[in-house]
Amino acid sequence: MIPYKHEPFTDFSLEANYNAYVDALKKVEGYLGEDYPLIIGGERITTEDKIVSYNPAKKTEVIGRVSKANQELAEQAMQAADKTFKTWKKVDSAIRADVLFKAAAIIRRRKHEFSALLTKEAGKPWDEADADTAEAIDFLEYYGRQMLRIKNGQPVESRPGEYNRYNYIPLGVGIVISPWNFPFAIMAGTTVAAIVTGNTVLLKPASTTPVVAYKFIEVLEQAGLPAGVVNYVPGSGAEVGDYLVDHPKTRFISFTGSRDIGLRINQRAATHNDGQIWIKRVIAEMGGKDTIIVDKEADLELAAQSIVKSAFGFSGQKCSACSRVVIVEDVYDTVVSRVEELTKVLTVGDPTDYNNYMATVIDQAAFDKITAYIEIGKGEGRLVVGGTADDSVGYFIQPTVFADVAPSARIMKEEIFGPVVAITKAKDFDEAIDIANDTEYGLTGAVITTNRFNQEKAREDFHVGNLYFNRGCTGAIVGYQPFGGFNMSGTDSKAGGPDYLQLHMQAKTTSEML
Ligand SMILES: NC(=O)c1ccc[n+]([C@@H]2O[C@H](COP(=O)([O-])OP(=O)(O)OC[C@H]3O[C@@H](n4cnc5c(N)ncnc54)[C@H](O)[C@@H]3O)[C@@H](O)[C@H]2O)c1
Ligand SMILES: N[C@@H](CCC=O)C(=O)O
Repeated sequence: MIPYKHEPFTDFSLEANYNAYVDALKKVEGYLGEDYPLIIGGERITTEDKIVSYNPAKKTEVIGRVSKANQELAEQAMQAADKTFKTWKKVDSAIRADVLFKAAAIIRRRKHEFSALLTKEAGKPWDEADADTAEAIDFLEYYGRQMLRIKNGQPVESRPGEYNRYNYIPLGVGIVISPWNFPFAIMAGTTVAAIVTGNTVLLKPASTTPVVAYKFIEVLEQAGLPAGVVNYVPGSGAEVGDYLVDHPKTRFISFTGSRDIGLRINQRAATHNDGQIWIKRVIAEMGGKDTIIVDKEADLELAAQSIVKSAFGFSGQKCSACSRVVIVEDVYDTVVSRVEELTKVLTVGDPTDYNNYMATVIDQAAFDKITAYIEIGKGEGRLVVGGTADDSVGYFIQPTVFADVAPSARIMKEEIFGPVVAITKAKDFDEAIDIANDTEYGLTGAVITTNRFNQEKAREDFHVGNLYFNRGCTGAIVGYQPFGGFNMSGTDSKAGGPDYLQLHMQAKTTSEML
């Protein structure tokens, strides 16, 4: 087994890579508009009722028409997953890990095709789509290896005449509920963490990006995953989501998405229902309001570059995105004006064109919400750049910067989840930390400083799950920067980290007298 190393990103300045992506886009365009069934116990089930997935950059273009589960089908999927658990939990964990390694190899061979599908279905520019696919591969390679590492449990002490063991066993049926913003990496990572540990899964992908999830299940099948281990049940959150969260046979829920839905799931999962013999476990990774702090002793060009990249990569639709900036007053004007220059030259347009840095937001609801926040921002700060939007063809919003915003303003406090960043001034570094911490979230943060004392202060006092120094606050790599946040950002599960798989297992102690 070669040691884990993260999947390299593609250099599209090389002609061969560029051409390969163009070909992949053509391939994906060749299968747009197809129908996709549910997969329950390995059986393909087609329903009349469909979720239609559209291209957010060309809103009349249909990516796929996906069968939609109702409660009856969700129940059927639960029965299939429950039955399959009895056999899957007994499969050697090394064999389960092999399925992940094989799936990674298949995806690596079809890497640009998957990324091109993300470009079309989620509106991801090439580099962002490539990073999403690379992260999906990383999760497969990393969790496969992690399972091999923990498959025999952990060492414990034994007294003379005694043989003690400490092993991990699976939990049962898990409900995996994934978001649209990392429709491949997070969907795949949360699914395979659950199955490599011996559980079976009902996967409910986000309704805006169900096609990439279907393609992933096909890969798992090709990699040898038995029928019924992962059941593909796209459906309405309110109908199917609530039903499955409430179900007495649900053993755990692995959710990634917004704060409000995460809290709803947590609350419902805590309720004991008839026939339920366990306390459901909830992994909930939720929103963020992530801050970059710029100290007065800092590389100011690096600061401006980091802010712009973290705020506008994938149109700011990352839980890790920089949506607030706190700059120490001595360097405030210099950094704001450089952020303005860098933002003004960003290109916005169809993501199939490699020259566009930014594309759309995901759908009409997101467009309406973000543009409403831009209007709020106009009353709360000074509009430096952007502020306009156009949804005639796709959901395009210009990268938008507000300066001179009060720390208490709504655009400094609430998750906007779009290409909007609010900047405020602090009198010194201590105040900058206080402002950064003054949010209910605690996901990512970055500090740009050359002052070692201040860096160490932030390491201790800046209360976020992922803290970065002298770089942006997005782009955690599986196995390198385990990812998850504090407070209302969730349960700090640290996806892509050494403790993640254990969240899907329970430890069993056995003690034998010799
Ligand atoms: N912390 C992280 O690791 C992380 C990663 C990615 C995204 N996010 C967050 O996700 C949000 C964006 O994603 P989104 O818009 O898809 O979030 P969302 O909460 O609207 O939806 C997430 C998933 O929950 C489902 N859902 C909706 N209602 C449900 C219900 N009642 N029961 C069960 N499931 C239900 C949705 O269909 C979707 O599959 C942002 O807040 C972002 O910060 C967090
Ligand atoms: N893990 C990603 C963010 C995932 C949430 O949207 C990052 O580190 O940027």
